[in-house]
Amino acid sequence: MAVKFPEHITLDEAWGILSLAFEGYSEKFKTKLEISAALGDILTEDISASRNVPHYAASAVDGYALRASDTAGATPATPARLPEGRWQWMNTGAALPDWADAVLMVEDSSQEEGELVVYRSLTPSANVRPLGEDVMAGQIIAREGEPVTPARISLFLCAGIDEVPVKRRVRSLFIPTGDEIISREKWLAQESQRSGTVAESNSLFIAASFKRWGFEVDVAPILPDVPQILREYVEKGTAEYDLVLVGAGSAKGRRDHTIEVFEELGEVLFRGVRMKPGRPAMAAVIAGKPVICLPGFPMSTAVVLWSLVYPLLRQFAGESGDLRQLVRESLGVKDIMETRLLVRHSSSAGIEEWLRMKVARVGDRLYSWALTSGASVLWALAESDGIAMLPASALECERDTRVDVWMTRGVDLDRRVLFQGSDDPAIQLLVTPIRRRGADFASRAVGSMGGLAALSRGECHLAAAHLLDEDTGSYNDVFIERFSKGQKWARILVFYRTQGIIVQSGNPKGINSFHDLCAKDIVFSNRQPGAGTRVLFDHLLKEEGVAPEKIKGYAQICTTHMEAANRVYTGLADATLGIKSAADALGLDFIPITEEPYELVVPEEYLEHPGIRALRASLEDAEWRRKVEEMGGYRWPN
Ligand SMILES: Nc1nc2c(c(=O)[nH]1)N[C@H]1C(S)=C(S)[C@@H](COP(=O)(O)OP(=O)(O)OC[C@H]3O[C@@H](n4cnc5c(N)ncnc54)[C@H](O)[C@@H]3O)O[C@H]1N2
Ligand code: MOO
Repeated sequence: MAVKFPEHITLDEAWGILSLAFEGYSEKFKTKLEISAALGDILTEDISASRNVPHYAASAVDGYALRASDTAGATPATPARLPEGRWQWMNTGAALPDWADAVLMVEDSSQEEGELVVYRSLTPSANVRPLGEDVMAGQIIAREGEPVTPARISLFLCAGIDEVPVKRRVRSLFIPTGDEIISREKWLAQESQRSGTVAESNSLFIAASFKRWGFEVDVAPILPDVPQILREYVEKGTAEYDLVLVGAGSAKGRRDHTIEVFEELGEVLFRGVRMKPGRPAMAAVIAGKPVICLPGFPMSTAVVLWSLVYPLLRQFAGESGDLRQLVRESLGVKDIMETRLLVRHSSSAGIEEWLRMKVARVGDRLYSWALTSGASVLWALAESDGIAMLPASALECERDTRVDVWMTRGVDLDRRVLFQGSDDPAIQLLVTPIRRRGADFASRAVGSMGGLAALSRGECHLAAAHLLDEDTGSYNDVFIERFSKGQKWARILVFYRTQGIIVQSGNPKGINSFHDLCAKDIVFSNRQPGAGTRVLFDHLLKEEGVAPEKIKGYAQICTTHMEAANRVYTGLADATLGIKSAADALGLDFIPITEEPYELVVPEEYLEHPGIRALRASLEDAEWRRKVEEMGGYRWPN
């Protein structure tokens, strides 16, 4: 079968095809606009004034037109006296009479018996705005490539210009599609809480991105997955707009019709780009206009927007440049940081991968790590410090692999502490008080054991642990001794917290002990090995003589208290072991089991780090303490 269009090409190939198809398209945007309507547009020619501004010699003050020579030697003590006929009253802006060459400010004069008494001597042209002082006729007052600004609009009028040649704004349309997609209003009114509905959030991202780039985009109504309707909108869109973006319908689902509509109405340029997210991106020429399909997931939409849509908009503006440079521009990249991966990352062979990164410096090592990589995860994009593009050749990126992070926000690395260890909602609440004290806090929930191990490898500034030693019944001592290998680590006991069994509200399955977890109809949600809560759970099971293999869901692992509690909340599990605050946050029932100390561990060398100092001060913060007390399940040490 003959290949109709290129498929699964690289991003550079896709951009090559797209930019070639619309080469010279920028000419279409050249037009003449009335000066106010052209605000923000780019001038396509130099503009010359057609008049002098002012077009006559004008008084710059309220006072008297006169000849400067008549004021020679005048001072308050020795004023000059001018008879009538040698001076004339002037308002500011009035035209100077031919015979006069200066204007005396009214404050520097008085009148006595028809004479003007002059207390100041003037030089010729004093207080006079000469002809063309502002702008001379024929002078270039704005140049090709410059934007039309408020100052230029008023200048143009004064200089006698009513219309200017500009590149008019690109008219773009985004068409969201999908039977499951619901409008902002319906979403917020919770009209539809049925599972399977998704808020139409992509148009907000697209419109905000366009605005940030200085462009505009119209948004069509949400279309159902009906090819006939999409066809109508694409036809209308390409008739009225310069660029049409179609949301979703790019993959292989039964309701994905975008490709057939593109094929019917025009010429498909490519389908599928070897990158992730954004893989099913495609583009077509329909009625001579570019039509780009943005795969539906938010991050997939974002990636295609940055890597194909923005560069195309720049090309429309008559600009060109290296694709990666344009992508960085679209992201608003401020800086590129050479970092080392803190955690290994498995990438797909032959596919360029976009990662949302966090960065931190520990000692002299600049680390970065990828946040959740799912294409549907918006939080990771909002939370990230920057973007890394792993090349297609990257496969298993081990810890310490060099990765360039394109920083999309400024981060003061000297004041950011990196926390790794046991997760706790109260610790997450410390970020704001720490920031109010001028420092910053980045965290990774890796469990108590993971945190101490990271600390011993020099991969964080502080860890948190609540690790029970089964032999001695003591917390943390043995583990800190083992991991610190003789380094001096300070310990800060933050609070005691209550651990217990978290069950659904009203405890419908009557769970009251660990033995109850073995019942057939009970699904448990566990924590990862190395988490303090997991160590505690395994210890308690042993103590109670409950075999782990009897518990359904024992192998189902969550990495935070909130994640585990959320599985109970949504009914995916009936119980988990966790802290009271997690149960309270979701209105779940809680059966208290034991109380444990929660300690922060900081190598002494970091005690004076600005971030650690802010953290220690924040532990005394009254507002934070009140919030922790409100959460419940915490007790302050005496
Ligand atoms: N069998 C295959 N399935 C999928 C493939 C594939 O190659 N073979 N590719 C996957 C990839 S990768 C992506 S990306 C998605 C692309 O999906 P579509 O472009 O077809 O979009 P939908 O399936 O309609 O939606 C995906 C997802 O995004 C949500 N969405 C859609 N529009 C919006 C919007 N305006 N605002 C917010 N969210 C939106 C939608 O509800 C879905 O959750 O396909 C994979 N599948
Ligand atoms: O390639 Mo898709 O855009 O990962 O989710």
